[in-house]
Amino acid sequence: MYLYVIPDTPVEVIVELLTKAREIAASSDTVPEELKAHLQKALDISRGLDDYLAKMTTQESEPLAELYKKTVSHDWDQVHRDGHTMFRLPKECITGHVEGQTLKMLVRMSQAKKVLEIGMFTGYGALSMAEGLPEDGCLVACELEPYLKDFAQPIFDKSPHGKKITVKTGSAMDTLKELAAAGEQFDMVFIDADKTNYINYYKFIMDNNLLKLRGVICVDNSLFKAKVYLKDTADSNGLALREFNQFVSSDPRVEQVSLNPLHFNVSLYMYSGFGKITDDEVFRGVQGRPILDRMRLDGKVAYVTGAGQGIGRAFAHALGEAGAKVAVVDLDKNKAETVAEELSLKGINALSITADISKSDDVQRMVDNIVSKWGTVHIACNNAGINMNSASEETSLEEWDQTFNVNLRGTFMCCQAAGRVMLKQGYGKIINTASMASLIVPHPQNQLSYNTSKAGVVKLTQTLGTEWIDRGVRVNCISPGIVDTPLIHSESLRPLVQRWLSDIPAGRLAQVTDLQAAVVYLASDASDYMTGHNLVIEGGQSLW
Ligand SMILES: C[S@@+](CC[C@H](N)C(=O)[O-])C[C@H]1O[C@@H](n2cnc3c(N)ncnc32)[C@H](O)[C@@H]1O
Repeated sequence: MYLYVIPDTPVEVIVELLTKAREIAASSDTVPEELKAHLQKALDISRGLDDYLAKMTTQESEPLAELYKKTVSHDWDQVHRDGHTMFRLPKECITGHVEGQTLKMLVRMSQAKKVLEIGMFTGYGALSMAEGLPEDGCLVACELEPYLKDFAQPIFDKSPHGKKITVKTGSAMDTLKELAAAGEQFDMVFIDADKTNYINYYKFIMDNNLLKLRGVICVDNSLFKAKVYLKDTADSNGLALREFNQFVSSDPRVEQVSLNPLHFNVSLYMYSGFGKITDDEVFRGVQGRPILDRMRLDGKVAYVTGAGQGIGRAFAHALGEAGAKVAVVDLDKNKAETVAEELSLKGINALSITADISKSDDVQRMVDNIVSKWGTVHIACNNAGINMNSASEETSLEEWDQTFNVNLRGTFMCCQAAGRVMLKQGYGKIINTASMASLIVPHPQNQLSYNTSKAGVVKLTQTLGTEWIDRGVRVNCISPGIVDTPLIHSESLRPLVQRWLSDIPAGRLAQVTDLQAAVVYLASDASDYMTGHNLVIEGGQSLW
């Protein structure tokens, strides 16, 4: 059964006209049966549309259903006669099911956090949009009539989303001025109040930066019974909306779409900022990606050697948190597996590999494993290293060789094995862990082999960084200062901590977390112009 509604949308007007035409045709003997059948078909099609859309749309929540029922069963004429509302408000004012769910989905899709509604009535649209907002989202609803705020509030209070809504009663324009003065900005604005003021609301919002860049304005009933395009339109609302649509469609600041046919007609305008700004990559972000997005590593394959503990573990977590798949490589099988499990628990795609990077076979197996599992390597984090202390005159060749085999020869072998894959694909990021010891001679401990090997890592990085950059492979290194890892808590080193602290302007040792952003930056596209660089993170120690 088709329920009569006051025709508002073009489809509803068509239904009304076709119904009349069919009645006239039915009572006439001269109208051909074929014309009557066509009229009936056209009526079925237009009349069935709104019902069908409603059936195909997600059901409303309990509080929305209650609000709808309470609104349509209320005697609004009496409310007006009693002087509670300035104007006679027809119950058809309400947005209703399909429009409400559409608004809710628009809020979700645009990831809006702050929404402004102009014209709340009994709050159906407000509560629908609030349901689409995140927990910390908020919606400001402007409504002329305090009576309507009191009407809606008890149902807002029943909904878990009602607390996101703040109702401002009084003239919407006054509220807009108040919001602009407070520097408020919204991700989405829904205009659904007095039609003759649409243009004023729109202009005020756009001229006073109430809408965020890429924010969306939705306008209800922008086709107004088709009067915006019918030539014989004489009523003030139709003419006002025609002028409004004309103005917005030629406003270069926004991109616009009209959603029609729908039970309601909504137009959407996205603020593109055109005309006001220098529309370049600084403004828009490189390839439209703002800076933090450009540091994301989604879809990238990374490995970290020495990732079973300390700096390597922190690097593995950081790369994974930024979106990369991470192979956790360590000499110690248990440690590699434990860190890989940690990553998996955080939802990071991880793999553990046991390898001694001072052995060429192990290095090649490590890279082959990763390529066979994930298809390639984009980010190679060559971090494994060892440090032994001895007075130089007593340093054995074994100590020297062992240190160099891991720190320099091992790093070179990793760079070469990963580099071959990267050069082939024309893209790669290699990040070696060097040390502040490449710049200064840390003291009082004696660590000739370590210092020299790490200076070698810097030169290796510089050389590869310049040799491979034109084939898409960037090689950089990070030089940490003294990092608070299990290594320095050994019996022999612990007494030196106080001495070191007096050499560090920052007044503390580095934490592994101090290094995490650097590895993500060097692994990301944001650092593409950086190569052969030694990024020193030592709390200022090398400057004293
Ligand atoms: C079409 S109804 C809004 C329907 C509502 N968005 C919903 O979701 O059901 C229009 C509302 O705008 C309010 N209104 C009209 N003129 C206004 C003004 N100048 N300032 C604030 N509200 C106004 C009316 O009181 C009415 O409640």
